[in-house]
Amino acid sequence: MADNDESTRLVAIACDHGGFALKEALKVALPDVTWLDLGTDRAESVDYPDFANKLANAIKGGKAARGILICGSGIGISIAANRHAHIRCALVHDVTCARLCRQHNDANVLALGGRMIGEAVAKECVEAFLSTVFEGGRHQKRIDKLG
Ligand SMILES: O=C(CO)[C@H](O)[C@H](O)[C@H](O)COP(=O)(O)O
Repeated sequence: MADNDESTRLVAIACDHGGFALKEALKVALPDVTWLDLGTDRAESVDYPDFANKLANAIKGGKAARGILICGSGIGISIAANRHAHIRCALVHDVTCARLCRQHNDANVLALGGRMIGEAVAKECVEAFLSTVFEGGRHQKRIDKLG
């Protein structure tokens, strides 16, 4: 992974039961990332807002600068994360959007659908998310308008 400093290598990750298998697979597939795993730690049914909130609070508290959230589709957990003003969470299904959400949107959280994409694509998305730099300029002006 290019362009990583210590803060982008420490990544919070959380999921519901629909994202549990992919969370575990990503931790194995990306051993050079220091993972702050906030659960869930089993495949039994849980509620995605609890884990989105946990991750948002960890970022607010400075425990990690970036986060990965996974539920079945990625939809519920991204909605929950984006209710926090300090979170810009992007739900992506391909590496182009994973790159764009950093270049244009300075996303600090990536959401994935554990029932939507395979492990190889998810790994590529996470690598792009962690290694791509925000372009600033006209994009910063737009982010400032998000409030
Ligand atoms: O929020 C979601 C859908 O928009 C997530 O995919 C959840 O993981 C999903 O709703 C969980 O569904 P389940 O039937 O309770 O497993």
